[in-house]
Amino acid sequence: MTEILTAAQMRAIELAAIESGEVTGLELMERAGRGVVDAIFDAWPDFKTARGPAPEPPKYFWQDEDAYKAIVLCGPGNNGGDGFVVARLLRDAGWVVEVFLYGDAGQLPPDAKTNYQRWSEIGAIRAFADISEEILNGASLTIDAIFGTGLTRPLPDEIGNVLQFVSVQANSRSKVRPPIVAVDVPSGIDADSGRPISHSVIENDEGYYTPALTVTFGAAKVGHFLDTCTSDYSCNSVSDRRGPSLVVKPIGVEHRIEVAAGNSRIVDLFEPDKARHIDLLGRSSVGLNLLFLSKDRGGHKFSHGHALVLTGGFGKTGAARLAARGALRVGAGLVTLGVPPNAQMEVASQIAGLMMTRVQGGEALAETLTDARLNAVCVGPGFGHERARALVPVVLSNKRATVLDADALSAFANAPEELFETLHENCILTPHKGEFARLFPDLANRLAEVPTRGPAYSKVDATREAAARAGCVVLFKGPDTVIAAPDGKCSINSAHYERSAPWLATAGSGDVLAGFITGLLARGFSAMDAAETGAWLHVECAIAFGPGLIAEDLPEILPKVFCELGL
Ligand SMILES: NC(=O)C1=CN([C@@H]2O[C@H](COP(=O)(O)OP(=O)(O)OC[C@H]3O[C@@H](n4cnc5c(N)ncnc54)[C@H](O)[C@@H]3O)[C@@H](O)[C@H]2O)[C@@H](O)CC1
Ligand SMILES: Nc1ncnc2c1ncn2[C@@H]1O[C@H](COP(=O)(O)OP(=O)(O)O)[C@@H](O)[C@H]1O
Ligand SMILES: [K+]
Repeated sequence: MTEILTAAQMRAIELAAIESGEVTGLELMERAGRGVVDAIFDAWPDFKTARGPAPEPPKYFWQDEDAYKAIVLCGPGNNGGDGFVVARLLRDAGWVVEVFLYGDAGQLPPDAKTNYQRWSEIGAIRAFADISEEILNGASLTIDAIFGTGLTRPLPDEIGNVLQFVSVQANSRSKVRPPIVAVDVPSGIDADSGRPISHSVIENDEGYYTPALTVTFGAAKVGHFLDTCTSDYSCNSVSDRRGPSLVVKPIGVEHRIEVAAGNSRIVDLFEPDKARHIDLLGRSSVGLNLLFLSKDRGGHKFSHGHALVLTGGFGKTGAARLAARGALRVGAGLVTLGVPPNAQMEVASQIAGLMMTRVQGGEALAETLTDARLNAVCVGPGFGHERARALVPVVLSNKRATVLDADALSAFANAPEELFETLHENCILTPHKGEFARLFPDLANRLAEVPTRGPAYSKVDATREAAARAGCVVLFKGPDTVIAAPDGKCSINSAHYERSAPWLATAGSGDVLAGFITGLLARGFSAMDAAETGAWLHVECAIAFGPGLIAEDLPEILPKVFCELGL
């Protein structure tokens, strides 16, 4: 897992590094600017072959029109300071650079002012009011260094209009489109929640302003993986095929991030109410207990657990069968489908490797659960509300490790408290957005409000509150799946940037996820570990399969994923 930081945490780390004397703010800014330029050249190698270092005027040996041109948009804080560094370094690399400043140069913070002055000695700085369509159109790149982690309020129209123009231009399929590179965070987006503080201004037909490349420093920010910060865009650039990229550039404070993350005594570096960490389940599986996915050589099927997946009635068993297949593939020793009599024929003809038992009502279920070897239960996929209202309490009173999905959640929309009272710490709720809103309407409403101030209420905040209220792990699905435990432990399973998995948006993929998690519970994973590992594997399966994925493919590609993990 990788540490991701809130804006307040990043500020505290940076401040501690400066106060200790190990680095100056100016040096950090230089490293940040250098990181942006390096990332640009990595993303677009052609840009690197500008025509050598800029010669001193007036002896240009190439015409300006042959050189690459960057528009650098600088804001009134240190993000703008980074922009001046980027402008200088691009110019050193032979680019023509036009710099625009929003705000009063006299009010810039000290390091930004120093870099403003350095740039002033070699280039012009104009006001945002001078930006025209013609200027923006002629660029190879637009650098957005307007606001970073310091954004606190809605964008002024002057900025919003420019961003709207460059984003519409970058999203347009019919024009020459200079890609946008965001310094640290796309301006207008809150670094903690990934949500736009200025909602209306930068909205356009094709979504929010999404840069081709975002370059951030030290560690990614939480908001990079949430909400609109991760929305897709189309751009006729190198990034076209691979979607938007996020690059984290080291600036020499990484050891502090590691120490702060790993040592609770240093946690007061972070704001007290933000002290709890958020982990990122990203491309690397570091930190996940994947070793436990191996099966010990001497084991037998019962030593890997026995999962019970309850199905709905006739014609409604497909979802539970998908979940059961997922549980089996992820390594549960045995998986039994609990089927009402009217669906027995349907299920019997369509399962291989799975077992079946008859479960009509609460009594039959209680009887089934007297078998202590059934150590994990999945309830909800294709289940029906009535059956859920009758059977969920029985499942929960038997205190098995339990995944509640789909109808097992929606059935309690009118009485969520009734459900919460019976949940226990070995439960996992796996709602998508609609199911989340049914169980936690107040939290969903808060999340739906347009934020007018930063830091904004985020999906991380909502999921943590939900887990605390429910008293169990909550896995809030989406491209930005957030998993939280009642004690505040939290992670984001990212399906973005190099890990994007849009083909997961297919009917039944959530059922397979519920099955993966149930299988892991059966194998003895704790609720949080099972949720994190299951969600991580789910995205890995989608990536391994690629386009054309349907839910049935997910369990079947799991052996390949396991194989690549070296199990
Ligand atoms: N934290 C770090 O480790 C580093 C930070 N650096 C840069 O510094 C940035 C943070 O700098 P700052 O804290 O100065 O913040 P910003 O540069 O993001 O912006 C803060 C300034 O903008 C104003 N402001 C905020 N929202 C506004 C709005 N909607 N309209 C008008 N004005 C608004 C604030 O009052 C303040 O003056 C980072 O994003 C990063 O780019 C880098 O220079 C080096 C390392
Ligand atoms: N665009 C996307 N990118 C990555 N994962 C996605 C995307 N859309 C949905 N998912 C994932 O796919 C699954 C869909 O689950 P769910 O909404 O319950 O669908 P269903 O009920 O059809 O199974 C969830 O795990 C969700 O996180
Ligand atoms: K920015």
